[in-house]
Amino acid sequence: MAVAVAMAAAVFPGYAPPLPTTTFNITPTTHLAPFTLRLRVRPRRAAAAAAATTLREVCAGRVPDHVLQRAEEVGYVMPTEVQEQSLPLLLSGQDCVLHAQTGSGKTLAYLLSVFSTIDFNRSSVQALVVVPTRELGIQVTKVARLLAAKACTVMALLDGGMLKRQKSWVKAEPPAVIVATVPSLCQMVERRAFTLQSIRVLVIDEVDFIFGSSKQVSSLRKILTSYSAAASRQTIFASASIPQHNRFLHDCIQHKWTKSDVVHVHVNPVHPMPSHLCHKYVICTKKERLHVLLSLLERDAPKSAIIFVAEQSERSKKAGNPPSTSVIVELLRNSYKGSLDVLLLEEDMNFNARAASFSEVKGRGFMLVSTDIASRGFDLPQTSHIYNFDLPKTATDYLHRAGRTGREPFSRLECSVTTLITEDEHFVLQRFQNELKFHCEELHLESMFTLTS
Ligand SMILES: Nc1ncnc2c1ncn2[C@@H]1O[C@H](COP(=O)(O)OP(=O)(O)OP(=O)(O)O)[C@@H](O)[C@H]1O
Repeated sequence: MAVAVAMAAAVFPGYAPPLPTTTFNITPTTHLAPFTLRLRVRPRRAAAAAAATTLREVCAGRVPDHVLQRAEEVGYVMPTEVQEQSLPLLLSGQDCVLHAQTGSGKTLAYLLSVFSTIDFNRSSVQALVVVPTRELGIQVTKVARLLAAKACTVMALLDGGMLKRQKSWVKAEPPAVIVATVPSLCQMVERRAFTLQSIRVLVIDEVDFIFGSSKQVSSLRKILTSYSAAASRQTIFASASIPQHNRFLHDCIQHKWTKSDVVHVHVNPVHPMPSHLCHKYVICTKKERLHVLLSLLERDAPKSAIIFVAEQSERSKKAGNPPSTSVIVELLRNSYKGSLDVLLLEEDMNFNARAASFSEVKGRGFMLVSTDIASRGFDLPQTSHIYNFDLPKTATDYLHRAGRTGREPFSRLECSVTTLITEDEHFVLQRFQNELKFHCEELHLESMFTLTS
């Protein structure tokens, strides 16, 4: 190609090689049919422009200066890809579905939109962020408070919280921003602690997960359509996985969850899995798994790790078996020779124990043994290794578990995800690879034991 270009330039002075073509598949959210757009892009200029655009520039004139200052102090200086693509839309008040890889920075994108919309001098509930779990709620509240500093109040209404006390606080001094789980929020609205009529921004984080939960879906619909109206607010949905997203966008408009010009911001549509994760698997029998896990931990010496375990089945509970989570924690506490703290997190724990585990995890190097409760939204950037002690149920579950590592947007450090499977489960893992378009390399048991012995 280079030779051809040189020859053409010699024969035709002023000749410039054609620009490379980039193809965008556009799915309009209104009545137009999907179409393909081919654009010729000047790569060098585009890259230079991207490199020069700071978060401050992307948000200029829309996000209050004190919020941007706080963002910079925390270390948010350059926008991530999803922030660069979505912020111009979000900050113009557009309803958006943020659909981008795990760890890509969706939280900051929607929180900046929240802070660009609320009136810091008004004492009323103006923004609501709905999350699926208490732990994710604690995390989002923390980032929101960091950005708000003391300019407005951010309240967390989370399962297991002190709702009675919070009810009187909300009435006495309404917070500008509320971060809530669905049941707590509905309880407060139904007890008339506040109304959602005046909210100006509604964010639903991990939206596919909440819609997928039979317990929460009817309450979520009420939040979207009965307690407040799409026409009077900005609505933002976020997730790394939105299965059948065209159908979802159609439903958004049809059911009036959003306005009809909602935009789907889909970053990396072809590769939903972050590319810097290294995937491995080991085939072993169920009996060998504990031993294999221990060997892997000794061999990998993770900085911090999460070991994902399936929830205990009702049958196993009835048979009086201990849950695998406790068995693993006990094994690690007795036999693991590394210096990491071994912690447990699962649904059945009471909220105080869950809160204790979660706050301990934040500080030091840890080995967290958890069910899928930690697989959505958990942001522990020091996690270098993920172990699937049990194969996740679906490709989406695999994606979210894997996404608990490799969460530093501008770092390309390789982080690993290792899955323990039986011979029979091999085809399921293969299906996940095909669906999510990643490659998983086999680790042979013999080679592992030779290395560790
Ligand atoms: N502009 C930025 N500069 C530096 N770090 C950033 C920036 N934006 C976000 N981060 C950091 O990236 C990490 C991941 O961000 P975040 O939790 O928002 O990801 P996410 O897209 O919501 O992921 P998930 O889908 O897994 O919930 C966080 O540790 C966050 O502090």
